[in-house]
Amino acid sequence: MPTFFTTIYHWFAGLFFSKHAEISVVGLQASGKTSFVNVLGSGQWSEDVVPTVAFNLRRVRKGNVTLRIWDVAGQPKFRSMWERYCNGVDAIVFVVDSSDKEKFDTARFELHGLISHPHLGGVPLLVLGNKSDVDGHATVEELIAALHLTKIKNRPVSCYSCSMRNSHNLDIIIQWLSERGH
Ligand SMILES: Nc1nc2c(ncn2[C@@H]2O[C@H](COP(=O)(O)OP(=O)(O)OP(=O)(O)O)[C@@H](O)[C@H]2O)c(=O)[nH]1
Ligand SMILES: [Mg+2]
Repeated sequence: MPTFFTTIYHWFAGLFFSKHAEISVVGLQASGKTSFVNVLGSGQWSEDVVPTVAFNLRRVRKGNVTLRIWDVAGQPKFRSMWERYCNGVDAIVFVVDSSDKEKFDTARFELHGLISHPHLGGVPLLVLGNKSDVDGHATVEELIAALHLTKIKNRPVSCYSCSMRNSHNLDIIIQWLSERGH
């Protein structure tokens, strides 16, 4: 059981050593952005997630890093908002439904359109191939090829396969996000 002094110590340590990162989560509708933010924030997985209207802002603490996460809607009418919510962030997370290969061309078009904005140059990009629990999902190599990720030269790019349903690769994603803290 923590003593009074260890509690005070952790409180002080949190004050002086805490870091912050601002993250924007974008991607086509139903790729699993809100599920990702929910699982990250509270470990809560649900089949029934309401499609996001506009955006949600969520604050998530991981270790000594506080993440301010913009979960932006993915339906076509909301995609023009992505650029605004990516402005000034420490990282962009682009979520793809890796089991829905018919949407890869649209995902590539939207991703490259977004990162072509000059003021977003240099912002680290994390591409998540979500729904790896679904049979026939694309591998990381297939996603890298389909989304032309090797053509992106003006920023660090990472790509992981993951599943919000079974938390596959959640630990390395949290690690990646925490490293954006400053
Ligand atoms: N099988 C499986 N289903 C998932 C996974 N992640 C999300 N889903 C499901 O996919 C559907 C859409 O998830 P959301 O999190 O609402 O997707 P979104 O990207 O936020 O969608 P918008 O808000 O409309 O842009 C929901 O039915 C989720 O339960 C996953 O890892 N595996
Ligand atoms: Mg959503």
